[in-house]
Amino acid sequence: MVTTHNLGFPRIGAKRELKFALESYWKGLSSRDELKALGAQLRRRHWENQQGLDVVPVGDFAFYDQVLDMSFTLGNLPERVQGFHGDALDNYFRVARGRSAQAAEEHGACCGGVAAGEMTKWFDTNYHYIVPEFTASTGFTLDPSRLVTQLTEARSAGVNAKPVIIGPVTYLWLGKAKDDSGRLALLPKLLPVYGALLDTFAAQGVEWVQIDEPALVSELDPAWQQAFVTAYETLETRRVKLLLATYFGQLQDNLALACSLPVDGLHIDAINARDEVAKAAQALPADRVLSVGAINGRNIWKTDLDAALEWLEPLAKMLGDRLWIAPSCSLLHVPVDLASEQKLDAEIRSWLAFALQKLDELKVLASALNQGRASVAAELSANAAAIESRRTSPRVHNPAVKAAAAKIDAALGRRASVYGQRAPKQSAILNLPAYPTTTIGSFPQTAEIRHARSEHKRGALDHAGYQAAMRKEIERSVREQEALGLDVLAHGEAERNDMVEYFGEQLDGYTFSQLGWVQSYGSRCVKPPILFGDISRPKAMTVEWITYAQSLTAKPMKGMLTGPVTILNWSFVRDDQPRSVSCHQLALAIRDEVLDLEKAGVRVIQIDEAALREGLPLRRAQWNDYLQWAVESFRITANGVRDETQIHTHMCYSEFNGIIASIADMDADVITIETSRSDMELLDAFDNFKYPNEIGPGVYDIHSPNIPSQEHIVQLMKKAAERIPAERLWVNPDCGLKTRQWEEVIPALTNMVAAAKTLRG
Ligand SMILES: CN1c2c(nc(N)[nH]c2=O)NC[C@@H]1CNc1ccc(C(=O)N[C@@H](CCC(=O)N[C@@H](CCC(=O)N[C@@H](CCC(=O)O)C(=O)O)C(=O)O)C(=O)O)cc1
Ligand SMILES: N[C@@H](CCS)C(=O)O
Ligand SMILES: [Zn+2]
Repeated sequence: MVTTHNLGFPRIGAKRELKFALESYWKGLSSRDELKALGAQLRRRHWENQQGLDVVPVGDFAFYDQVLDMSFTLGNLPERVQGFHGDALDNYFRVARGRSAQAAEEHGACCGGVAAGEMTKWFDTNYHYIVPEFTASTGFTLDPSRLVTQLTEARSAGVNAKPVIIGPVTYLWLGKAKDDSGRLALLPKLLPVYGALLDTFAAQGVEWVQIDEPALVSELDPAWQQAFVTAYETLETRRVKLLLATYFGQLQDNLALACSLPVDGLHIDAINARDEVAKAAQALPADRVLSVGAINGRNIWKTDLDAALEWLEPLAKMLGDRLWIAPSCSLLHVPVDLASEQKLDAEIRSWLAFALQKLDELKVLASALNQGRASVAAELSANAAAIESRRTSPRVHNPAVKAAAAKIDAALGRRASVYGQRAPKQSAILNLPAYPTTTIGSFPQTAEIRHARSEHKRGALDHAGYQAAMRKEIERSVREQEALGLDVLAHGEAERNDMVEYFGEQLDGYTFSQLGWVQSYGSRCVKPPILFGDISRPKAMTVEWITYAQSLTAKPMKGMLTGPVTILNWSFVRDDQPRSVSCHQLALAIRDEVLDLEKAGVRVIQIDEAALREGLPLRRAQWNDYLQWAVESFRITANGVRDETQIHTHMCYSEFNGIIASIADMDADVITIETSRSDMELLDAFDNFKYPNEIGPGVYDIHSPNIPSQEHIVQLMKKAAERIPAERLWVNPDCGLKTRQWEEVIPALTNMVAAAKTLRG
C-alpha cells in the first residue's frame, strides 16, 4: 500500500487570520494569550484540513518563520537578545523584526532596542527566512517545548503526526558566521542537540520525523558532503525513523550521497527531479522508504493525474509499501483553498488546484495506486477533461503575441549610446547634486488607502471617488518628499495593491484570485497573479498616475514599473511553455509602457527587477541560460528609450557575487539595491569598479521599525565610497516604504537627506 503524507501546510490561514492576529498583537491591541490561542486554533484547523492523509506534518506552523523557530529550538539566539527578561515569544519577535530603543521604552519593555535578524530568500522562492547567526563560540541548548506542545495538540486532534524539523546541515548552511569562523566547525556542537531532540520525539512515541535537508539540491563541496555523512551517522542510533526531505531541485551529484545516508526514507521532488526517482528507487537499500513529491507544491495548476499514474504505477509495483507520495515541497508556497474563490472565470478555475485541492489529488492518486484506477474513475475523468480543456483553450493562445515575440532581435534591447555618452545628457536635464537622494517608490500603504481600495472593490466607492482618494495620497507623498528635500521623487504607488499583482490585473493573459494569499515573510502576504495565456497590454497602465504626480512638482518624478523578470518570478506561471517565452512576452508589454511614459515627458523611469536575483537557478550550471533570457528581457523592456531618459532599476536581497557582469549588462543608468542589513558587505560584488554605472546602496533597512541615524547613514555611505566612486553614488533606502508608517518614514528620510548633505559638504 502506498502511504500519503504532506511536507507542510500554509500557516497564514485561508483568510490570513494569523496575519491579522500578529499585527493586532504587535500594535498592542490584543494579548499574547489571544495570539497563542489563534495559533492553536489554526493548527487544529489545518490538521482537520489534512484528514485522509496517512501521515501529517507537525511543527510546520510558525508565528513568524520556520527557520527562526528552529533557531529557538536549538537555543541559537543572537547574543544581543540573550538575557531578555520578557516572554520568549516577544524575544522571538525582537529577533524577527528588531526593536528601536524608543519603541522598547514606549512599551515599557525591560530590555532596550535590538537590530533585527537578517532576512533573506528561502531558496528560489518568494518566502523570506531569518538567517541564523553564528560565531566560533556559538553554543546550542535544546528547547523542545514548541514541538512537544504541538505534538500533544496533534495527538488530541487525532492525526498521525510526523514532526518536521530543518536538518542540521541545512540549518548551518542557511546561516551566516558573524566572525571568521567556519559554520561547519559547529557541527560537533550541534549534533548532540539534534540527538536529544530525536530522543525527545522517541520518548513521545513518535515513529517518523521529517528532517528537511534541501541544501542537498545545491552544489556542495566535499566538506559539506562529508558533513551529511557525519551528521546522519551520528543520528543513526536514535529510536525514531528519519525521512530525509529534499525539494526545489535535483540532487544530481548528491544523489548517491542522499541514497547512502543511514536514514529510513528519502523524499525527492519529482516535479524538478523526475529522472532521479527511478535512480533513487534502484540505489536505496531495500528497507528504505522512497517518498516522491508527485504534486507540484509551487504552482496552482491541476496535476495531470493520468500522466502521473503512468510513472507512479510501475514504481508502486516495484516498491510496494516502501512508496510514499506527497506534494513536491511544503504547501507554504500556494494559497489554501480554491473553493473560496467566487469570482474566478469558470473555465480557468477548472484548471486550478490550491493546497486543499492538491491534497485531494494526492488522495486520488493513492486510491488509484492502492485500489486501481477504476476506484476513482469519475475523479480521473474529470481531471482529464480539465487538463484537455486547458491544453486546447483558445484563451491561452494569441497568435499576434506569438508573432511579435518571434520578431525579437538583439537590436531591440540596445540603447543608442553607451552609459558614458548618455550620462552627461541626463545630468544636463536633471541637474542633480552629488549624492542625489531618492526613494525606491512606495510610500506607506495606510489603512485609509487599503480601506478605500477594498470599498472600491466591493462597489461601495465608485471609480471617481477611488481615483480622487488615490490622487490625494499621491499629493501627500509628493508634498512630504518636497518638504524632506529629496532630489528625485516617486509618486508613492498608493494605487497599487502589489507591485506585481497590479500589473497582472491590467495585462491580458492574466487572471487573479480574491483570497489566494501566500506568506512572503512574517505577517506579510502576496497574492501572486496567475499567468495562464499569451500576454499583451490592452492600454497604458501607469501613465495617468505618473503624469498627475509630475504635474504637482518641478522636481523629477520617476515613472515606476515592475520589470518582466520580476513579474514572472512573482506570478504563478504557465507550465506549458518555457519561462523564457512568457518572460519575452512580458518584456514586450512593459516596453510599450516605458515608451508611453517617455512620450508623456517622464525623464526618469524605474523598472524594478526585485526578483531577478532570486530567480537564479539553484545550480550554477543553469545560471547562464537563465541570465541570458532574463537580462535580455530587461533590456528589451528598458532600452528602447532616448539617451536623455534615465533608466533606474531596483533589486532587493542583492547578493550579486558571480553575476555582476550580467547586472552590468542590463545597462540601467542607476541601480538601487538592498545593502543596509549586511553593513554594505553586499557591495563587495561591485568592488574594483566592476560596475560601470550609478549605484544607490540602501542605507535604511525598511524591514525594521528602527530609524537609522544620520551618523549611521553617513558611515554606511563612506563604506560604499570605499568601493564605488562617490560621483556614481546615490542615497536611498533598501526597498519601498509601503510596509512602514509615515511616523517612521519622515524621521528616517530626514536623517537620510541630512546625511547626503553632510556627505556633499
Ligand atoms: C517587495 N517585496 C515584494 C515581494 N513580492 C511581491 N509580490 N511584492 C512585493 O512587494 N517579495 C519581496 C518583497 C517583500 N515582500 C513583501 C510582500 C508583501 C508585502 C505587503 O505589504 N503585503 C500586504 C498585502 C498587499 C496587498 O495586496 N494589499 C491589498 C489588500 C489589502 C488588504 O489586506 N485589504 C483588507 C481590507 C482593508 C480594509 O477594508 O480596511 C482585506 O482585503 O481584508 C490592497 O492593498 O488592496 C500585506 O498586508 O501583507 C510587502 C513586502
Ligand atoms: N517600487 C517598489 C519596489 C519594491 S521591491 C516599492 O517601492 O515598493
Ligand atoms: Zn525592493
